[in-house]
Amino acid sequence: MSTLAARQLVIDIPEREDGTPLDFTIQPGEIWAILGPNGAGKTTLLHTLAGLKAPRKGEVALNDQSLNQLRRKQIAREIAVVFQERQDGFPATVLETVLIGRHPYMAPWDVETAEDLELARAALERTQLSALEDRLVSTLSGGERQRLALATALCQQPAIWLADEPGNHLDLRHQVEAMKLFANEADVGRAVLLCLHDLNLAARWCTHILLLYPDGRACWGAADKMLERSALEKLYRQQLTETQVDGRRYFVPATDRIDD
Ligand SMILES: Nc1ncnc2c1ncn2[C@@H]1O[C@H](COP(=O)(O)OP(=O)(O)OP(=O)(O)O)[C@@H](O)[C@H]1O
Repeated sequence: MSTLAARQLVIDIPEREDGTPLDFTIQPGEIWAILGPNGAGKTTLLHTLAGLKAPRKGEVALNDQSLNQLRRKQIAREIAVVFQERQDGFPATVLETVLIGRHPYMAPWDVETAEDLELARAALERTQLSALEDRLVSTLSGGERQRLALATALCQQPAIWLADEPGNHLDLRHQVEAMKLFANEADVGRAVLLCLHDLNLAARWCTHILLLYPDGRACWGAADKMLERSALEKLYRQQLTETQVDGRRYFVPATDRIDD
């Protein structure tokens, strides 16, 4: 069980005012969504929380310890990052790729154990990729690659998930499967933070929401309080229609845009 905290954190976006210093803790069992328009800084925030990008001010703490004091391998045993885009390195199969998730637990010249293989195969099964384990990654479809990224993170057995647009390239069913995977992870005490463009996935699955504005202002809190139509309309500068299905709120874009 681990926590990840932003402490008076200002992310470093060139030529932008500091905005609102971010101060929150993601607890085990919580699923946070970062929502905001293109360019608001969602990816920059996710990379900063992962320790991959230095903040302008403040710090990120993993279990109350500043990320600056931790070695990358220690961080990688706790935090998995699913990137928005990825490039093929050298030619590798699906199984070889998912096994990369075990690297934080291995010494440089170690080979994977039978247990590592078992974890890798379980991750492939959970992302419906078992049949593709011998395929070269370069031959996969966009959605299959996205599921492979989720499988690799799963194989890492992280306490904290940071995933940037995890629904990218996924069809509707696989989007739901991915959100169920995060919900299962949260149920067993993992903490999850997702950058999302889909308000309805956030409304359906997330416990907490952080709204990030392009000028650096931000607010955050429990999902039911943050998902207010007027606040979301201001965030996206887009009119929304709110509806309810099975007692849950959903948002659909109306035809009008909110002009400056
Ligand atoms: N190296 C850089 N130099 C200048 N500006 C940068 C640099 N890196 C990022 N930015 C800018 O920082 C802002 C935030 O980018 P970021 O990718 O974090 O946004 P985002 O909210 O994830 O956007 P999207 O929804 O389009 O993925 C953007 O305006 C981007 O152009």
